[in-house]
Amino acid sequence: MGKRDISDVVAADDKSELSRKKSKKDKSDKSKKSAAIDATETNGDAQVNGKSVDNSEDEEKRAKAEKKAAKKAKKEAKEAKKAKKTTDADATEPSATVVEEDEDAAKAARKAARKAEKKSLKESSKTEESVAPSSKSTPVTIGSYQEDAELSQLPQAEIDAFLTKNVVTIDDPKPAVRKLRPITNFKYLPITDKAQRAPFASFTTPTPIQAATWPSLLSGRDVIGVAETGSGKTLAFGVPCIRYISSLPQDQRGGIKAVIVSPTRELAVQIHDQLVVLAKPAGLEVVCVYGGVPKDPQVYACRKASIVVATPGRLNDLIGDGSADLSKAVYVVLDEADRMLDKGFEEPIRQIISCTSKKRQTLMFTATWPPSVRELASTFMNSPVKVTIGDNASGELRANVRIKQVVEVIDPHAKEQRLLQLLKQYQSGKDKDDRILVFCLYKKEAVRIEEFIRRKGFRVGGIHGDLSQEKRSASLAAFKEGKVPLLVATDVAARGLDIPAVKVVINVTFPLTAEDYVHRIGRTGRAGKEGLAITFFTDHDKGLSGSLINVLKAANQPVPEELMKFGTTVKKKGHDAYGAFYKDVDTMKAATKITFD
Ligand SMILES: Nc1ncnc2c1ncn2[C@@H]1O[C@H](COP(=O)(O)OP(=O)(O)OP(=O)(O)O)[C@@H](O)[C@H]1O
Repeated sequence: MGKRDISDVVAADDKSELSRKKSKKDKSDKSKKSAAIDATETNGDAQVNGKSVDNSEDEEKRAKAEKKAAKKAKKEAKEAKKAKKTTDADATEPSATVVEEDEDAAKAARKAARKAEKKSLKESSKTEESVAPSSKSTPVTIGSYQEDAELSQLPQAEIDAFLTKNVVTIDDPKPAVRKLRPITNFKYLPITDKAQRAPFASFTTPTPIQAATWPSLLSGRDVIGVAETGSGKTLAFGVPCIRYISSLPQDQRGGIKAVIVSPTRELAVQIHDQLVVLAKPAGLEVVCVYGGVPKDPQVYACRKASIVVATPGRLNDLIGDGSADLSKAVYVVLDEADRMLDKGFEEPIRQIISCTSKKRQTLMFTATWPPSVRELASTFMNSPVKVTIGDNASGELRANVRIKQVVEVIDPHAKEQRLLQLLKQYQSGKDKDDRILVFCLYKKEAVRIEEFIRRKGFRVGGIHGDLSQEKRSASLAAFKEGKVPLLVATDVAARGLDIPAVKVVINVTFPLTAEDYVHRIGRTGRAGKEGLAITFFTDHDKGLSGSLINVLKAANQPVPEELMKFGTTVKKKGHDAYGAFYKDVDTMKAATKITFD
């Protein structure tokens, strides 16, 4: 019988596997019970090993050995009794020698029984080691990561329940002899320093993507992490990053050890800010490198930094002029990985990765993992462990299911009036400060919509590529702080941005791909909260109706009749409204039209 461990459950991405396990467990329970009955019936002294071993073969072996020991003891006692009887018949008075012989025989019988029992225990514990432990295990060590002893002692059922409840799939091309358990509680993290643990104080438990990726990351493996928008992927790659660098001896800490690449400046800043909270208590410096601002402060900061968070363009600039040396970078993360591997970014990413250490650990995190980028990803990685959260093992496109998605099929000319109605509905009276994020497809369209909204008396800001970085940052800050409750954006704000309490996302124009749609609406409903996304869909967008319908169906959202009329097939199609601006888009691919930095 093979090991029964996390890998079994992880591989169990279908119900039949789970039901097989259940019947295996039932059988084992039955066998345990019968072993106990056998042992008690044969010899009252014979005990079933108190350890709970969820393995029927084991139980059978043990019960057999116990039976054999009890039989042997009984036989020896019988012989001793017989010997006593013979002696009694020979002498009317029991001599001291006879009593002694009788006692010796009984003693021998007891000794034999004990010996046999010990042997059986030894055998069963040996089997327990080689056959996977189900209720208790010894901690596993891989590289410098040692699983927490308390985590190893958790009943397997608890681990199984976590993996099943959160629909965790771990696909490991190099499975270990005994799989590492997900880090289901912050206390199981191998971080002893109080200050370094402090950032977790505001959270109850690690999110599923954190729990499931940390063991592989802490043991040095390459990882692809796919989990819905707003599910805590930043800390998933951030915590092992800080842990790795801070555990290095002082004399090996010099230079840039980790590089995190992001598609937009705003996202790079956000990742930087989150990492600083983790890095500061560990005495590590993090620098943020992105375009549209002066280089010099970044060049200076790179000299002292252990971690660089960057957009590809500016990072390649700094590598080119010798300001950023990545030769010692062994921890490389592509956040929004599918976007980073997409056409616009592929070459700059290739250049960056080629400058990092050959011994690097490469990580890719994303909420959408289209087939078009998977092959390319594998060229940068070494036998990556793929962790997927959600009913999405094959990496199909999935929106966060806590977001209510409403699609309104409308006439393109009716968009502005409908937008106005929605703003009045969701941002009036006591709700006047609620945050609403409005997405447009093109910069000029964003400017027009922003002006339209402002004219109608709303407090509104804008963010798109035609604005200076200073203005982009100011708009985002005002929106985040709640000073300006409405933000009109292009897809520059679609990915990664973690803005607290965005109540509604309104898509005035549908994006170029269904992936972008999933990311856009993912700005609401974050960190376990509910959200609402309202999308205008017109005849011009009909090429994407099939992909959108799939996303709606997968998240159990209603599909309007009018949308069905546009067709359900996922196909390449031109964009009627934008003509030459619109490329033929394979709807399974991430956007190639919009480049951010
Ligand atoms: N363990 C946790 N418990 C509760 N909240 C958490 C936890 N870890 C992170 N968060 C919070 O969840 C929010 C979303 O996290 P994050 O921005 O990392 O999501 P993401 O998965 O990267 O999203 P996206 O796919 O949109 O980039 C953040 O506000 C973060 O502080």
